[in-house]
Amino acid sequence: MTALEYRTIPEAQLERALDLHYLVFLGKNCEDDLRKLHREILEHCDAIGAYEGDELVGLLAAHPLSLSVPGGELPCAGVTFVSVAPTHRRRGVLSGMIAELWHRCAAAGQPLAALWVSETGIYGRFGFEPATRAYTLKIDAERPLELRIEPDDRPLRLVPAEDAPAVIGSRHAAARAERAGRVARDDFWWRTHILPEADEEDDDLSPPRVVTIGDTGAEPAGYVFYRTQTDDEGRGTAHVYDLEAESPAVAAALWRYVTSIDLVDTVKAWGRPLDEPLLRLSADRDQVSVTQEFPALWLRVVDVAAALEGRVWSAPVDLVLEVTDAGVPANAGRYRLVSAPDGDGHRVRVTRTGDAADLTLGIRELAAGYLGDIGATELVRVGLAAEHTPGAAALLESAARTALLPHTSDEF
Ligand SMILES: CC(=O)SCCNC(=O)CCNC(=O)[C@H](O)C(C)(C)COP(=O)(O)OP(=O)(O)OC[C@H]1O[C@@H](n2cnc3c(N)ncnc32)[C@H](O)[C@@H]1OP(=O)(O)O
Repeated sequence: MTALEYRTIPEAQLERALDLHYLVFLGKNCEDDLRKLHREILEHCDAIGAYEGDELVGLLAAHPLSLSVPGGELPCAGVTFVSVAPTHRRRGVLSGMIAELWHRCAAAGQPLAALWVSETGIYGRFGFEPATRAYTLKIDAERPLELRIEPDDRPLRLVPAEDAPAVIGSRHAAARAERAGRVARDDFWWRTHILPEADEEDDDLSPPRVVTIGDTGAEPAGYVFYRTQTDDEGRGTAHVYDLEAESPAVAAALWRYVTSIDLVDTVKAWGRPLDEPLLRLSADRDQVSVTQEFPALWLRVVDVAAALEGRVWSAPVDLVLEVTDAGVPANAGRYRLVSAPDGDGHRVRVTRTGDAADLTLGIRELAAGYLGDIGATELVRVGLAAEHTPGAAALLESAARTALLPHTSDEF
């Protein structure tokens, strides 16, 4: 077998890369708007190709993302389009592309990588672990939504999708600053990932509908983005993908709106945070049910020291953390974290140390807790981390905690 080489796919070969992607994902070779959209997305990515001679046998693309982390944001490689030719499976092509990605992350100063999985069994071995989780909600909209608080009564306004980024971008940015795990959305991202005319997975869905709430001429106090669908019997469903509000009353008004649309019997809200306020605000819990909990964003800490120093911590911390990492051996070792107050929180200075560790955990477990989702005491309790100094896990957990749970709904 000819040795594999990993190199950037030149622009002239991006159509070949798309053909490989459609082959692998068992699709027809789209020749339409969807192919154009995929091509545009690929052009914005760093596209790594695995070549056997001149033959392209593997593709891995990475978006240059900015991901919100507690108290700030960090550069993050958003991995997508992962495809290996069916003739070259299980020969280490993906492993080779991932190793190439780690080199590129180091060169580009990206301490984090993230992805959404196609199958949950693939990416743990490369150090990825779910760092945000989400709910799918189902709301019975055949009757008025019963709420425990009074909804905000400011006017609602339908916004054309093409105008939406300019109108709701600032509200999204404010919401993003409150929760870790969220991707910065520029015009390209809004158009290609959030509000494309057609839904890639379901032809039956309407174009995106965006509704804002707030005083005329003022920045919106909230928005909801949804698509609708009618079944053969004429029953309508509204699928909510994004709803952000500056207050519970605004959220209540938007949920009330979307459940009151004529001909809509059911509202399905995908990818809601686990601390979704509606679950507390609804007066009849039979009307709003959680139908699914799923791992959303899978995170990989590519540079441990930069990631630990790049977020804000909620409590003082001074301990030695031992991290194991077979995939990026440069990460493995002991780190002393010493915090100093910074604004409302604390920043840590991280140095390598030979001192005994207070806590040992793997790179996957670091990803699971990094954005504030899983606490270190749970990792110790289930045997995925080892506490050497009593109280070390509780200390790390209280420092890593965030006011709101991390949340991601930007699928890429
Ligand atoms: C972020 C995204 O883009 S998600 C999309 C992922 N892509 C797909 O699902 C498309 C269809 N599948 C493929 O293209 C390929 O089979 C891939 C990309 C999943 C794997 O590529 P390969 O080149 O075969 O992987 P590679 O040979 O490097 O395998 C590395 C390890 O992962 C394991 N592995 C590979 N695929 C899978 C899988 N689907 N489930 C579980 N383990 C897997 C291999 O057994 C191997 O394990 P080992 O190191 O213990 O021997």
